[in-house]
Amino acid sequence: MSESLAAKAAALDAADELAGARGLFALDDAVYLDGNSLGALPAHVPDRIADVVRRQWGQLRIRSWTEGDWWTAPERIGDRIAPLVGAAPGQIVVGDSTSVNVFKAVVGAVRLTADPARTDVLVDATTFPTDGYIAESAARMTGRRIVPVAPGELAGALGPATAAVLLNHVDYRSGRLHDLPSLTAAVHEAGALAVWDLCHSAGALPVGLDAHGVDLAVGCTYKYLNGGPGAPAYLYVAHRHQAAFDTPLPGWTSHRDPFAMTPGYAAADGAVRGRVGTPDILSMLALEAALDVWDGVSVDTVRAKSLALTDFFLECVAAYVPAGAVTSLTPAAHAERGSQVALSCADAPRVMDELIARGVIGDLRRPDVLRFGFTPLYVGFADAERAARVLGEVLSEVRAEMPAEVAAERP
Ligand SMILES: Cc1ncc(COP(=O)(O)O)c(C=O)c1O
Ligand SMILES: Nc1c(O)cccc1C(=O)C[C@H](N)C(=O)O
Repeated sequence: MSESLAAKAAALDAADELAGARGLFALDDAVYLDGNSLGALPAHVPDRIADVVRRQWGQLRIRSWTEGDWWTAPERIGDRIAPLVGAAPGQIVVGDSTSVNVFKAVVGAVRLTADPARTDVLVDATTFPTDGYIAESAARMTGRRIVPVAPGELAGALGPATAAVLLNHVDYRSGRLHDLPSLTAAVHEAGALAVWDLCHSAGALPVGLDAHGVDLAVGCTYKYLNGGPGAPAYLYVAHRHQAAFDTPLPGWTSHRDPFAMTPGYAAADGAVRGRVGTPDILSMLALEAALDVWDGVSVDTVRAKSLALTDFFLECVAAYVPAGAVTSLTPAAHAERGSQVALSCADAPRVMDELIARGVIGDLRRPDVLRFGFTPLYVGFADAERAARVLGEVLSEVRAEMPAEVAAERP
């Protein structure tokens, strides 16, 4: 271990104003760098869920829909997420998966543009696959076509035929942060609507949905928002679009008067229009409880720590990992970096298995990407130092077993 890096980690941890938040989570001795896939469990959630199951469901039963405020949970919890992504209240509704919300948002965006000459839906060519699959179907159903575009080439691809653009704020594989303000402005300049997927940015960095005039957005809650496995996702529809938002999934809970149970559909006003069916209360109330860890926490502080953590991790990787053994896919520039570091290397599946066996939990994206997610609420600088040190040990061992010519030619 390098004394100087370990000492630096200790000093950074001592000065970390978020250090106390780690105690809010159920964690063990492992270094958990997979919060960009599944956030850790906030320690108070099990008791809250036990109350939901035992008292609200077990004793109050049907009365919980009203007395327990179950019915309004989707929009109430949406308003808890809103400040974390820079949205005023009344624009976010929680429910369904991200995939389903991508469908609502893309079809909704095309219907909002309502111009048959706008034939194209542009989609981030590097997107997490579900967004691409769903957008393709949404385009087909609305008589549009999909045009895959790398976010860096978006400006040249926009034009009078563009109806809507679906982009990821942070790339799931590389950790690259895309410039939401300027890309949204470019989309608007072309007369189209911008739909953003915030899965890898919400809870890790400021998003500024309202400030940057985003039209629609979706995101999951099981990563940096720590809502739990399969926690419901959310849909943002900007106030100015809500009256005309024509959801492709007009389920009864988005009706103006659901309990009138009329055959004709009349859409509710506001964010509620994004609802579909009965909310999944157990997951939803686990998420609501999990959001308590954000009380008094500023997203700007989280962002500052996230950048310091990823900077420090990269510094430790440079010091501990044999030269040429890894290549960072994550931009060095802060303005282009999310909250994860992605490193490509030879024998990546084996390297990640070894890291996990030694208590450093990241994940693998085939064929050769090691992903390390940094959740500032519970990851510290000593964690970053240990992760890089163990990575260096593993890579030294793996490379020692490789034929010399393979080790030399493979990054
Ligand atoms: C960018 C992005 N979009 C969507 C998803 C997943 O969507 P869903 O919640 O529907 O599984 C993920 C991760 O699983 C993701 O990283
Ligand atoms: N949602 C996931 C799941 O149900 C199982 C395993 C992983 C996931 C993920 O979230 C993957 C993640 N979106 C990614 O960035 O690759």
